[in-house]
Amino acid sequence: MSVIETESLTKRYPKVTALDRLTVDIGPGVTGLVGANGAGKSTLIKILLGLAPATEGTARVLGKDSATEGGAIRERVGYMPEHDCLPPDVSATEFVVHMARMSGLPRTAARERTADTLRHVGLYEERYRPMGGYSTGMKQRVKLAQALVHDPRLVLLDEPTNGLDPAGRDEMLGLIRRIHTDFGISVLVTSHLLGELERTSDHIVVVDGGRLLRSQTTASFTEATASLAIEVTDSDAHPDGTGALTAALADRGFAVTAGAGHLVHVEAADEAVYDAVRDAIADLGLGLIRMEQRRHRIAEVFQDAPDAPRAQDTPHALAGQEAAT
Ligand SMILES: Nc1ncnc2c1ncn2[C@@H]1O[C@H](COP(=O)(O)OP(=O)(O)OP(=O)(O)O)[C@@H](O)[C@H]1O
Repeated sequence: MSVIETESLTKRYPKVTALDRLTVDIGPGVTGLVGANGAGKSTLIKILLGLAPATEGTARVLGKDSATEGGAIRERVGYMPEHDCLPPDVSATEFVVHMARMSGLPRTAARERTADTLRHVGLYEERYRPMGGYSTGMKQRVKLAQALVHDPRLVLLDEPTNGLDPAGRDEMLGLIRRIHTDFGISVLVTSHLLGELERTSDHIVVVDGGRLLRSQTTASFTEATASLAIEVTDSDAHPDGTGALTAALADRGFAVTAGAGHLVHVEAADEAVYDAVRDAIADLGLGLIRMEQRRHRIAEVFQDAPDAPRAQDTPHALAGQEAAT
């Protein structure tokens, strides 16, 4: 069943087309929505929530039309906005209780759910202090808690790792994963960092300039291009065992590249490659130190793809490793 479905969704602002005929079908689980800054991610979220009208096309969330049933969608969906929007002079507890009450929870239930949710996101004693004194990581956790407090079926998280240091980012990504595994809530999480979503998401949607570039399972991004990493010993006959194996496999018609250290990477299109590696090593009289499957990182898949985002359109961040801005 679709959780989010868009059909030719287009949003034109006077000077820019933020979404350009975007058609995408997203099922349950954790979905990463990846795109460079300005790719249209926040615009999509606002349309899905019924907070901004589309220029053309349709969007359905949990089966409801975002153009006409925004209220019903917001009852069932949690939203974590990108920017800092927390009132500085109230505590996390007061704020999240207020948001729970706004979502229709009775007073006692709102208090109980707030305590549970703040504990879940890792806020303890601090939750009674005014939020103005919180670190970025704590603020992000409160924003996440208010998105979860009314027990939604889906949460839309806009750049939840923004401004976090690497450790904070890892913790946030772990929390996001658990939203689905512990509570069964589906998640759409946006990022301009392709690399960070591959561990967290079941499915990845990539947008560029408001258009859909890719939509597929995270596993299929990486599995289809799995390779073997092999390390061998040298021998008297072959003082450069790595070089000899590379040449022997290339002779047998395999795509071979040099990996880090003395690793040889071979594209593993099918199982025949295992036999070929075994035979090549035996023929050369080398020792096999290790042979392991190596999944490509999504960013590498993109570098090789003919329709990969062009470098000038795509801030280097899309390749995945830089600190969030
Ligand atoms: N209210 C608006 N009025 C005019 N242009 C807008 C408005 N909101 C967004 N845009 C433009 O639409 C494009 C897409 O913006 P959007 O915020 O959806 O991108 P994004 O992928 O979320 O990027 P970011 O991570 O930087 O927020 C950008 O060029 C942006 O400048």
